[in-house]
Amino acid sequence: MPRCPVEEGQWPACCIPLPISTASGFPPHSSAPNRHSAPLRLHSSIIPPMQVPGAVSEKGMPLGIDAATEEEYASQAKLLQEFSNIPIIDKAWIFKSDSANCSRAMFSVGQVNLLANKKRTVILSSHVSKTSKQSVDFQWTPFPIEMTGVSTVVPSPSGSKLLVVRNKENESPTQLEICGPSLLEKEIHIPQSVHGSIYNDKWFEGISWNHKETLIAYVAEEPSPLKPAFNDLGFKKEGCSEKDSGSWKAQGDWEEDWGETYSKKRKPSLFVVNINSGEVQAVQGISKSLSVGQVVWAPLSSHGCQNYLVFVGWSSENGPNQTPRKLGIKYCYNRPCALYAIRAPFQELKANEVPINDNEMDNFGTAINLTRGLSSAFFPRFSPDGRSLVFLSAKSAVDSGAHSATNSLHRIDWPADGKLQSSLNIIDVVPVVMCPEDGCLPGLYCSSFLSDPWLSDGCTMILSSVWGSTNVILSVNILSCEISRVTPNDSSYSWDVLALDEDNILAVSSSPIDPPQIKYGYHTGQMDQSNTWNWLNVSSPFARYSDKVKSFLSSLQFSILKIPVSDPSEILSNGARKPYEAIFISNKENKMDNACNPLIVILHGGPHSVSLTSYSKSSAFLSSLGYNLLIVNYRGSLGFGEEALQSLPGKVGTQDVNDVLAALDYVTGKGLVDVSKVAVLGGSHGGFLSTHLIGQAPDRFVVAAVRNPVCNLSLMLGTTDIPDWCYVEAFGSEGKDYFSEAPSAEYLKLFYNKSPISHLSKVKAPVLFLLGAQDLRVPVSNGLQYARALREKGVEVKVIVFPEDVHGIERPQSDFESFLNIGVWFKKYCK
Ligand SMILES: CC(=O)N[C@@H](C)C(=O)N[C@@H](C)C(=O)O
Repeated sequence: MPRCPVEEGQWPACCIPLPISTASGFPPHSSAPNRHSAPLRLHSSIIPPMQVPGAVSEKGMPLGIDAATEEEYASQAKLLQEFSNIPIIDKAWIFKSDSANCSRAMFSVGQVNLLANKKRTVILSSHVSKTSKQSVDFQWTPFPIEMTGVSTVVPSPSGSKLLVVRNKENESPTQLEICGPSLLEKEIHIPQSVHGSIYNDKWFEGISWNHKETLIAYVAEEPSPLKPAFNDLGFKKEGCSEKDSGSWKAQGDWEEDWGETYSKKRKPSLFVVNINSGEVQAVQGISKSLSVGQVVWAPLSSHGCQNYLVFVGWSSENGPNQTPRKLGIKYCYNRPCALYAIRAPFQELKANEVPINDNEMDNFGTAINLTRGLSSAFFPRFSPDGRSLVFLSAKSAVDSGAHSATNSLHRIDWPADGKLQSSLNIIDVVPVVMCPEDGCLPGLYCSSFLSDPWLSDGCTMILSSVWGSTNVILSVNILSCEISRVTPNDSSYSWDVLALDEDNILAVSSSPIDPPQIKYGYHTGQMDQSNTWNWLNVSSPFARYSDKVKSFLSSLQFSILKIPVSDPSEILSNGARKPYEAIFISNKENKMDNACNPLIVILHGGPHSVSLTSYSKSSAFLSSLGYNLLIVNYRGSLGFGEEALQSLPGKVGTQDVNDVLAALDYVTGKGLVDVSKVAVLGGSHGGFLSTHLIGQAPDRFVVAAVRNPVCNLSLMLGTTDIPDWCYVEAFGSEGKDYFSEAPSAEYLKLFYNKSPISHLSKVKAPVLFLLGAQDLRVPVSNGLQYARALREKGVEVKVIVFPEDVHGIERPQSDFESFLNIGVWFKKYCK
């Protein structure tokens, strides 16, 4: 029997093929894999998908599947590789130049390296000349620079210095490099006894240069605690943190972490490095129960002496909206958090200087909570004049318990004298939108802010936000609270702001059928006039895609469909009765016989997330295989106002299932579907929906593929990092109050009844399972239990477990193997 290929350059996933149409158990030597399991073996009837054509088994027999299937794998793998090669722009920075109308741009571009199973980042630079008001010229440097071993780069505010962070493995010191215009100026090595890796996770992450560019504040893992240690003489009193041949380290107490993707991370803590001396100090005065992130420097006070840091703190203490444990934070904006200010290290208090808070002398030196009364505050940004502190809030998510919801934007007028109090007035700039008027802002849904989001008037912020099924760029005047759409009203593409070039915008735009294109936007009228931005295409430095990909994509079309709610009952809020959306991708050419392509219904997870019209490698790949795609943003998705979003918790497994079926009816009614060839694909909550659909509507789907699906809430409850999610989605907002780590048998039954597993007996469709063995969100047991139960009743099942993958299954080879198998699985049952 062949072994799972695990050598370099091969594919590490373990396939656990479940014999087709058989009631027998797993092959005796295959087991639910985890990282401790012995190498898994493959059942002889199913061949590892990644076997290169021509490879042979231990017995000298061709390792394959039948020749036709092998051919299918080979041709789809080739196509998927073409799609995987398309580079993706990750970030960009613009630097002022000495010459007028010129600037310099630096782009961080990501590309997968399948063979090395790594994401590769390169830096590309460009000279930008605004040749006239209507044209811009980007002169690219001839070659990209690969950022091997670099975790992140952060330019200083003036653009004259660049911080390069290298987090090292194996307990080695973290390395900071400070680069000047043409050379490395300083290298600082920070041992693990000071702190661990610097966070670069896009959430706790925060790296901020001070105004003088002499200090950098940042978030890093706190140092490892001393562990109890033993030696020949017994207990070693001083403990042990380093390797010591004469003693051994015990485990010590287990500490709660922030769950999915954070299981190996120590608490995020705040540090400041002096780049001249190389000295690093931990910021004192922050409660041990706070995890910190997103630090920025506050403006200097009017007398120019005190320097404060403003940061976000997430408490792990019991409190309002809070359990006495840390719950998973990835994708969960409902964790309470607040903005805090603390005096920065490396400064002496001068004789005439007043402490941080006149009224709270005792508190001098401890962090002040600036946003008491608001359950959530994050992404702090100071306006250029230092008078306003602007931040986003996910209070709707925290207060309702939904893991993500409509955001609001707020402002605090920052005291010019630097005298801070925790009772600062919080002004609403953009409130939560409950039920948007047609064509109007549906509310804010932002996943990041630029580090410098300001236009030259100093009060207009540029940001990206979800608007229905698209991502748009908005301008927000934080003083007048006016908000306008910067990207074209009639564009169904998705846009993201990359950087500002004074009052011009560097952005990226894409669609399901158009890979990302760099855009340069300039304003044509007064700032207060909406929709007066013009957009220029920027020449791309890299071949955007091969001729093959180009020709596939140019044969496709897409549209955003408005799907009417099928049961607009009076008891629903107004927002929940409004149409929701689906993205439909199809071939431009009608087939000769007017037959439709097979259809894949694609369902996002969350459930409070959204499928956007931005380019997606996997959707483009599936479309190019000859499928139409129906990507449904069922009610509960982000981007449609708070009432529509909040209509779902308490009704998962019914309202969302009906929305998907209604969307399918809608396209079927328009003659766009061959009803005998419908597949369904979803991950996580999208997998919950997919497995519900094949159980509740077994005649409508001929095949399914699911990635880390939620199949049994009563099993998930005791194993996931977000048991609160199960309560809120199953029972609505009040589910928060029923939350318990020890659910009663009665609750377990209710959870079971709301789960796909309760409809299992009706399932007919063959199901492909793609599972991450390290997933803490929807642990592998959920998918495996359901797969085994299906197999028990004779339904065709195939399971691939990725031993090193977490919930996202994003490691390049795992992602590749997942989508290749989805392509081949669907082809087998749906062509
Ligand atoms: C909040 C959350 O993680 N929910 C999961 C059940 C889920 O659906 N996750 C989404 C974000 C996903 O797409 O993985």
